[in-house]
Amino acid sequence: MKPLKVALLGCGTVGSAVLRLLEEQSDDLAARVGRRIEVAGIAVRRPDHHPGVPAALLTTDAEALVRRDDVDLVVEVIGGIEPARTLLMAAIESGKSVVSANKALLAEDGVALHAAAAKAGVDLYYEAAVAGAIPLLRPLRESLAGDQIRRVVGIVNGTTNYILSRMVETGAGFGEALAEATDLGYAEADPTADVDGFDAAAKAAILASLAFHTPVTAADVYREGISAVTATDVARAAEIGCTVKLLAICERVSDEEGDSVAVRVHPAMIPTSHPLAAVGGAFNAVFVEAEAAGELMFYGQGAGGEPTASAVLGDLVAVARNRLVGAAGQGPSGYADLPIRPMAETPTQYHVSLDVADKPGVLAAVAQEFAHHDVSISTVRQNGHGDAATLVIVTHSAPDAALSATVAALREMSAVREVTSVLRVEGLS
Ligand SMILES: NC(=O)C1=CN([C@@H]2O[C@H](COP(=O)(O)OP(=O)(O)OC[C@H]3O[C@@H](n4cnc5c(N)ncnc54)[C@H](O)[C@@H]3O)[C@@H](O)[C@H]2O)C=CC1
Ligand SMILES: N[C@@H](CC=O)C(=O)O
Ligand code: NA
Repeated sequence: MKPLKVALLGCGTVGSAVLRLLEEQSDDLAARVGRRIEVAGIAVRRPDHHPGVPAALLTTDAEALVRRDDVDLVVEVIGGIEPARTLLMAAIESGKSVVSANKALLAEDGVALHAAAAKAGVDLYYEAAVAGAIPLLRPLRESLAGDQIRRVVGIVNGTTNYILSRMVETGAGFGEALAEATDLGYAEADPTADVDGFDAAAKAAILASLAFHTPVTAADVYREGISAVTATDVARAAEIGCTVKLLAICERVSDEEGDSVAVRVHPAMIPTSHPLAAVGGAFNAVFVEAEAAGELMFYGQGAGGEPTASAVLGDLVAVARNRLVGAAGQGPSGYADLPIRPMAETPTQYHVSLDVADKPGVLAAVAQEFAHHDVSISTVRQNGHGDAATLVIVTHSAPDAALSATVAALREMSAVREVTSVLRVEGLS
């Protein structure tokens, strides 16, 4: 029987792991698929940088490779928008099913790519694009397709979770921890995508699209990264029994104005008793809250060559099986077109720490500023006296715009020497 031929686009951290596992597990994969899977060619930028790879397989002409008649399936692990988009479109239009790990592209152009795949009758699978090895997209798209998902919240970026874990656990500096994450193969080619939250925002957009059956792009996601998280934030979090995590939060909001979707990525203090607080290193974890199913938690390795390659190969087996029966799997059902709720209107909770003058009336004046913005205070604590006096305030939930306006006003108060820490809080009752 003729083998199924795969074009591999990119041979970096993930691509080289995919290639290795394809070789090591070729007999098992053949048994599971019902046909051998062989690599037809590997598109790379610099053939001389891949000494262990058979030279005959290497090419710098990725587009010619995807269009070759003997290629049945395409695996894209180049990353970025272009040339990945052009290559995926070329593959789809020439009738080839595609497996990709490219969240940046799927979060920007997923609708067009899915439309092209549906038109061509081929598969577009990308389990590796969100939360690495963790089976998450297929459960959302298939297993939970009969339920109503209300909320998806999790840690979806391994690099920033690794950095925050190292800062909290060992006091490592930001730069040192980022260098380690890069060496371990967790970071994006440009690690600012991780640090500034772009990678998590792309993943959040993909999760929200699948969970709520509505198109959401990365541009719809409110985004803050971890570069502004300070040692003071980490210390203040510990004082109230919390730790700091970069969270992706996708919510379907139903109110008198109808249904909408709120999607945000930002650092937050979460209680150390919260299951997400225990997620360390490059691990990811995602909670899904569905009406009938209740709470589900998905946990595992969110980054790294081999874990990501596991998800790529799982997709490859699925699309290969579909190809052999002459069918394409069901794509996402994006039938709803829900508006995006602006971050300003999204209810959040803040932790604010202030250095203040320790004199009569200061606490009242600070409390007055919160009241003026219609923000209710949950707890207030004073640490120290005199020049060392610090006020630590945790609010109740309020529209994010009211909370940020309160902080801006506090910064202008003469009694407030410095606003030393401001972070949102999640999961604190
Ligand atoms: N590293 C990880 O832990 C994970 C990565 N991903 C995604 O997987 C994809 C690949 O990531 P990595 O392997 O980490 O990146 P990488 O930077 O290690 O590898 C990408 C490879 O593609 C090559 N390349 C770039 N442009 C090319 C072109 N025009 N033609 C041929 N080759 C080209 C680069 O030279 C490089 O070797 C990205 O979309 C990334 O977001 C997804 C989940 C986890
Ligand atoms: N850079 C990403 C890789 C996986 O998606 C991360 O750190 O999570
Ligand atoms: Na995954």
